Amino acid sequence: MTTPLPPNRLPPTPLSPSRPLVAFDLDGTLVDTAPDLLDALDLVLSTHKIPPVDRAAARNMIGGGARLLIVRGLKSEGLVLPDEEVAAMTQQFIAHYAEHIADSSRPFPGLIEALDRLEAKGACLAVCTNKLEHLARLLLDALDLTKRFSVITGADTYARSKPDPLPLLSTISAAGGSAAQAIMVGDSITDVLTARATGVPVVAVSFGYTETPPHALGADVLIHHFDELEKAVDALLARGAA
Ligand SMILES: O=C(O)COP(=O)(O)O
Ligand SMILES: [Mg+2]
Repeated sequence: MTTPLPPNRLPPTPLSPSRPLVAFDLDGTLVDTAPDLLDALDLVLSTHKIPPVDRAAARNMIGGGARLLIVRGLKSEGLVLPDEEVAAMTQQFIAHYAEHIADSSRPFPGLIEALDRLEAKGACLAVCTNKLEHLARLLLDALDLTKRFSVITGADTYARSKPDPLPLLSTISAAGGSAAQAIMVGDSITDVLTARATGVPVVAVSFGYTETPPHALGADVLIHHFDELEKAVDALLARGAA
């Protein structure tokens, strides 16, 4: 059974067979969002009289969406709270975070130039994140990045979120692309598993948020700066075409 695409994304115009699609994760990949996300986490924890989590450790808890960030933050304090309480905390988190979406969040160095180079070679760009879609759009709007991406999908856009293949497959299809000509770029094991489940090659960035060391994520290529992205994309497309 296929999940219907939201009406504003139909019908996709197929990309020409030679036009690749690069789908990016958002938090820890396109944008360094940790300061604003962790401020929101600290606020929610402090409301419950729980001390803030260590920033360096908490950075690596990002990537599974707001609820999971809170669950991981609580766990690091040795706490497991009932679902209803976590749900209320998640709502408080989202409300605060939406108000502070880009207070300190900034694109990682070299991103804009890397997107320019991919666009210049005819690539279609998309975002496939585990952020809620409206928060992803709010952030990309605030950083003037929305226009760069043909499709932006979040944790709640489809019935399931990453690492299920559905959001990436649907993102590719909504952009009119094909898995054979698509590449995922991400920072966490969630992104690598998503790409593997979807059958697309994956580039990992080493500057994002991950509990697994970046070199151990199992990505096809690991990059340390966006200056290296174009070469990585070229190599993976050439490998696919061989
Ligand atoms: O944890 C999140 O907010 C989502 O993160 P992602 O953009 O890395 O999928
Ligand atoms: Mg990420």
